Amino acid sequence: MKTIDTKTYKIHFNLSAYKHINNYIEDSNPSTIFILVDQNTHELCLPHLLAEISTTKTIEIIEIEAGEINKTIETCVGVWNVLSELGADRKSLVINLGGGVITDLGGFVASTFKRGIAFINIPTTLLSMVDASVGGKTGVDLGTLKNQIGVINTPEMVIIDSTYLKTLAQSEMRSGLAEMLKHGLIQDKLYWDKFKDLSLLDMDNLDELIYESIQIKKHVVDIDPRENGLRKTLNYGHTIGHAIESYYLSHPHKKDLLHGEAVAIGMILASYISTKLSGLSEAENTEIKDVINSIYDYVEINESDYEKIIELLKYDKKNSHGNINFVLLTAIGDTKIDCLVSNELIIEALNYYNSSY
Ligand SMILES: O=C(O)C(=O)C[C@@H](O)[C@H](O)[C@H](O)COP(=O)(O)O
Repeated sequence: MKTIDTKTYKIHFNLSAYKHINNYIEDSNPSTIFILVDQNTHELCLPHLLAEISTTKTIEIIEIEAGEINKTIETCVGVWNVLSELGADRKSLVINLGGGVITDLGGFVASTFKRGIAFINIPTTLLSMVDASVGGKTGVDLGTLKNQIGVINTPEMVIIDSTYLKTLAQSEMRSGLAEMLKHGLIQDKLYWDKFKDLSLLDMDNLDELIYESIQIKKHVVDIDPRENGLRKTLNYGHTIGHAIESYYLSHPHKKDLLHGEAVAIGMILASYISTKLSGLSEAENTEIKDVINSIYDYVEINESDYEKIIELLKYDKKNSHGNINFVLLTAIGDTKIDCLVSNELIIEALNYYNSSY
């Protein structure tokens, strides 16, 4: 039985983890349990969870629409209203059962309802397991601008049960993989090396890879929970990645781009920029580009879109005093934060990405 102890809560792994929820419910005696789902996790994941939870307490199910486009304050208002109508009080418990949208939004809803009620995250996507559900970032998008509204607040516990991944689309698995690659790139070359040849990757070992990925994230967040320094490195590839993701969210006729797919492009761009500004070697840059390109489909970014994507960088949450602060690599496994990058170099990097296939 595996558990990771963060400074403020525990992350329990696999089927035996549910006993911790059951113990928690017995000890904390919540007035009502609310399980937040979307239509997918309602159908595919909730039956599994309900079979594992043993309680005589009332359980209410709240369903929201799936998809990043619904990670908005309007959806929160809907959930707050349902909580209120169903008589939720400060002793209620919210269990977030879903991907990053559910754990981000559900964590935010719980953290702000009546100034904060308890929540537990049960991530059902790879991305949410290795990244979104861990670390306490909760929140929603402002229109299509990523995660502009939110609070950092930790769950009571996180349950990682890879059984949920059996129903997950390959594109969603790839999306989560991007954050695992990122963890290797920013902290742990040996972990990155495991992904260098995907044909050698043992998917039977996925639980271990997830565990190691969460260990890396936990290590960073424990040192810098409020993102004053080291935690910024978890945003590697996200500065332009978020801008690209926002741009595609606001242009739904373009390709449907998942968060990890946008971050994968962002990591290629940031690595290229790292060769110019922070000493990443050409060889490591090529390695990063080749590994990422071997996993993700090429997404054409038109030259006519460059300016609008660059414009979106001004909403990045790492910005300060009018500066856009990039995270760059000095080598695989080592980073430099708060790097200023000219628009010309960003355009050069976008051209590099477009010609890299
Ligand atoms: O936990 C963090 O810190 C991260 O930056 C992890 C990111 O991978 C994650 O996508 C996060 O939700 C983005 O955070 P944001 O603060 O840039 O919105």
